[in-house]
Amino acid sequence: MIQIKALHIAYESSGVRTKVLTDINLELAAGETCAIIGPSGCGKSTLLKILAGIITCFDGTVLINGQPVMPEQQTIGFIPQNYGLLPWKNITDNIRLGVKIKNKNTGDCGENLAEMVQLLGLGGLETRYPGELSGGQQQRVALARAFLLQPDLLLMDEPFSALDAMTREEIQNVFLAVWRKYSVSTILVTHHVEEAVYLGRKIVILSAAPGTVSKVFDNPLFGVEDIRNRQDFFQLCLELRKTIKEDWSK
Ligand SMILES: Nc1ncnc2c1ncn2[C@@H]1O[C@H](COP(=O)(O)OP(=O)(O)OP(=O)(O)O)[C@@H](O)[C@H]1O
Repeated sequence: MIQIKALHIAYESSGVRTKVLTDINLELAAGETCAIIGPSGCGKSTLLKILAGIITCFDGTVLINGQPVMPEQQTIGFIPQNYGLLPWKNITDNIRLGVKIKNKNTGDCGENLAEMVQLLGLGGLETRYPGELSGGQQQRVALARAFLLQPDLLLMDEPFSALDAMTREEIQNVFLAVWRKYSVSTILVTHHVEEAVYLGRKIVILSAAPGTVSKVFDNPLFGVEDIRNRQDFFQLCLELRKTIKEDWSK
């Protein structure tokens, strides 16, 4: 379970202190997905960096399975916007990099790695380098690396934003298929309402800066078969868009 209580953070730059997130309260049950939508600059990436243990200077409480964020003791997967692949390592080495760093071992993940390669449709690409892959394939590699870690928490910062619409849908399906298999607690930041409704069991709307939680929806359509072709999917997206417009224009 992920618990965020009374989280506040401000950045100081040139002697000026600017509030970025204020009084964030949020809970995510183990194995759930949560999509976060918020206007540019409201602190979404900052929130992910706090959950990843990259930013440690904040007020409030952030707990992963009852413990404060401690990346050495917990396993936290983080997929940045640019996928975070190392261009000089081939696909196999990129996929096992996370496990190698985490376990400080040789990263020999044997069967698990082979299974992940198959699950993510990367068979035949193992010896290529990231620069020899399409954006969608690179995203699959980033997902394979994150899921191979079997993290306590997976964080994704606008993971599919650089992909064209069709590839994005395809990778979203791949993500859900792998997520179903491993049930990893996942928080993703997105600017796309449809993506939030497709991938988030919980949908959180943050207000304009300083960001705070303005609404939390339990998504009734999460995981529903053929959701994208349903009338109620369009209806929910419309309602969310309306709520967001009203909220962000306050
Ligand atoms: N290291 C830093 N020092 C000072 N200010 C920062 C720092 N990092 C981010 N900020 C500021 O904090 C605010 C929130 O940034 P953040 O990247 O978390 O927003 P965001 O919601 O992810 O934005 P976007 O949707 O545009 O990616 C912004 O105004 C940004 O300029």
